[in-house]
Amino acid sequence: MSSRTLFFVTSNPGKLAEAKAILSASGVNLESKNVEITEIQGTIEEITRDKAKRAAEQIGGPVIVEDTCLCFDALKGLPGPYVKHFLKEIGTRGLTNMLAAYDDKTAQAVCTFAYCEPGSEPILFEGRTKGKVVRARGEGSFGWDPIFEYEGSTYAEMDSYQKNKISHRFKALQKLTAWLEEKHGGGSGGSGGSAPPPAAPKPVDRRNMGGHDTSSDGGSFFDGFGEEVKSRAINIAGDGMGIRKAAGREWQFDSPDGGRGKY
Ligand SMILES: O=c1nc[nH]c2c1ncn2[C@H]1C[C@H](O)[C@@H](COP(=O)(O)OP(=O)(O)OP(=O)(O)O)O1
Ligand SMILES: [Mg+2]
Repeated sequence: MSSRTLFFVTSNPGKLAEAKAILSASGVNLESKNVEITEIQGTIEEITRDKAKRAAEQIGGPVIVEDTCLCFDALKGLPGPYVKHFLKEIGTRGLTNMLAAYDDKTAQAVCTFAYCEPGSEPILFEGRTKGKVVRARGEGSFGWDPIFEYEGSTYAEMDSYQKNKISHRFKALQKLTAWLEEKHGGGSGGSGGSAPPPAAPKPVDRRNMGGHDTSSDGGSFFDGFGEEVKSRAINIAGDGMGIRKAAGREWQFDSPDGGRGKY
């Protein structure tokens, strides 16, 4: 079965690795382009729409992009789409401390994918997972995974299989694949086959996500990102986490608040 190929424009290899794992069972194949698109200020939807239009123009063809938010209920949804900047400046410890004055520690992880063809309006698919913000726990994670707890475990304490079954990203991609199925009647780009929603992502060893694509073509995960990124060993979270060393296929990092992890 040939599969439908989508072009995912993102500067974040963690997002790409998760999306690939989630979509692996759906007949959707992701190609990637490591471009950091200028992001405006605004609502989640406004930011994602604008990002998608810029990406489609830049690539000159249909693309998907996504924007990820971490919304604290006590702070009326902040930091929301600006979490990247907060994480960079104050780390996961700082983010947890922002809620010290509030009893309500609940938060929502929100992922908004957009499909966009040049010159057309983007179509959005939102996934939302409700949890709470805790002191950092768990290793082998990216971004704010160590401080986002869902049903007793932080994202960082889950293996990729567990996270990809309940995550904001999984829920958004379920909607995207259902829409593709409806639009094209299959996952094959018109040449047969079908793309069932990504109901059962296969287990992936998250320690390998940064350095190696476990897909059958045997290519490197970083192939889509080019030499420059491979050699810089990309900042997995994109957020001031210094990559300490690359041991084989494992990327290790020190986070700004002293935490350590592998990716
Ligand atoms: O599942 C996740 N678990 C923990 N942290 C996460 C996750 N997903 C994104 N993140 C982080 C990355 C960035 O600090 C911020 C989103 O910012 P956001 O602009 O959407 O991502 P980005 O700039 O790294 O990549 P992109 O080039 O696709 O915009 O939250
Ligand atoms: Mg971004």
